[in-house]
Amino acid sequence: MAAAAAGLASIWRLSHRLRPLQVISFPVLQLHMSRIAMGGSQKDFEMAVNQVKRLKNEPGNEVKLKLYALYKQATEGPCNMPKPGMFDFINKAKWDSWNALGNLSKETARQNYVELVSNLSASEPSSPGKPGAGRKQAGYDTLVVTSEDGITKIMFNRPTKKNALNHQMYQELMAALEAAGKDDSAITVITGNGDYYSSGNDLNNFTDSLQDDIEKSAQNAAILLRNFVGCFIDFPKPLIAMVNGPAVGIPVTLLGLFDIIYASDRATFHTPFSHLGQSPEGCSSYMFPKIMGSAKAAEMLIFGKKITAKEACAQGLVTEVFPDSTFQKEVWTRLKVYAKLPPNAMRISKQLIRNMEKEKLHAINSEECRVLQSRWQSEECANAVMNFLSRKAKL
Ligand SMILES: CCCC/C=C/CC(=O)SCCNC(=O)CCNC(=O)[C@H](O)C(C)(C)COP(=O)(O)OP(=O)(O)OC[C@H]1O[C@@H](n2cnc3c(N)ncnc32)[C@H](O)[C@@H]1OP(=O)(O)O
Repeated sequence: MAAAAAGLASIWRLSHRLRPLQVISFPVLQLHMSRIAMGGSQKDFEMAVNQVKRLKNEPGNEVKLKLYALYKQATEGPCNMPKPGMFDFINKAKWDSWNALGNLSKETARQNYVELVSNLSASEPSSPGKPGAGRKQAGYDTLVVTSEDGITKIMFNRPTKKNALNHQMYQELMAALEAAGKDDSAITVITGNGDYYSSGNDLNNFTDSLQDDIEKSAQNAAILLRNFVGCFIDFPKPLIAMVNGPAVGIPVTLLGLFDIIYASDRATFHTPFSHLGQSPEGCSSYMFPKIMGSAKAAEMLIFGKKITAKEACAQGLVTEVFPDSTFQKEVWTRLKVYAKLPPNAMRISKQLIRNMEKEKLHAINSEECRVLQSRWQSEECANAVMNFLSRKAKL
């Protein structure tokens, strides 16, 4: 995990140790970006290097490696580093990427770098004036939170990353749940934007947050997770999951703490903890056996069996499955009717159902986090994460 501590995040930092940002007005920048799309002078290159630091969309490790390699080739020429050892995953990935450029000239590398940055800038979101933006609650980058018809909807909004939960998303979800618990809506709905409900914990969290002190990082992550799951245990109103597509990891385990789960028939439910060298969280070590029986829960939580929406419904994890083509229409129609029921009665009924076990659930949550804290420091976990980040393995 020492290699992970250095982190793929460091590719980013190492490749961009550069001069302070130049201030460029937007029209000048636009003009500039159309110019740099065509050329690759030293000045264009320097501006592109600065532009990279302003990108709002995280480009992903593959693109970061490409940027790193082109930057090194443009500034130093062909790869001149000794090849890192096979277990030095991060430096090996960087070396491979740079070395793959062979004898590409500095000038062509500069030009390719400029073009790549130009393409990345072109796909950045143009923030103001999007339709429907007026109803969006402010203050969230990784979520879209809206309130209407007595329903607060919290939507995971990192579709290009399959709605993986990065640190910011954990924080924003806690804030959104805190606010939804107190607002005047009757029910709260969580769903995902794009083809996935959510692919679970963002595995880059492991490299982004790890400083030199891995024990401290694991401890901080355990505190974050305990607080995060605690918000679901304590949520005071009916909480509904609209599982619009595949779900992996923590968004699945949390479902035991929801009151209703509606799923599209495209949804799948996957908790590959053993594959990742990890262990269950979200109170699933207690709720899943309780909901589906210990044998079915073991298949999911120990052996990582992926189940379909239909199977999840048969096992009691999902309330009802809808054809994907009518999922949104049917579910929202139904929820709008539910949201008109007397809100206090619904809240009190939910609390009657859940409160008896709250204390127990908090204890289970603490224990799961304690175990995970140690799992995150294991070699099994480090290898699984590095395999994903270095593109050697997906689920
Ligand atoms: C601090 C609290 C910790 C709580 C712990 C929770 C435990 C868990 O949640 S365990 C579950 C962790 N999740 C995974 O292991 C999923 C990893 N992702 C995948 O295996 C695949 O991405 C996929 C099967 C979900 C989808 O594969 P597909 O081929 O359709 O798409 P991709 O090209 O792989 O993904 C697009 C894009 O999204 C990035 N991405 C997807 N999932 C994650 C993730 N969990 N973490 C980080 N990044 C993820 C993927 O890298 C791609 O990014 P780029 O376009 O930049 O390459």
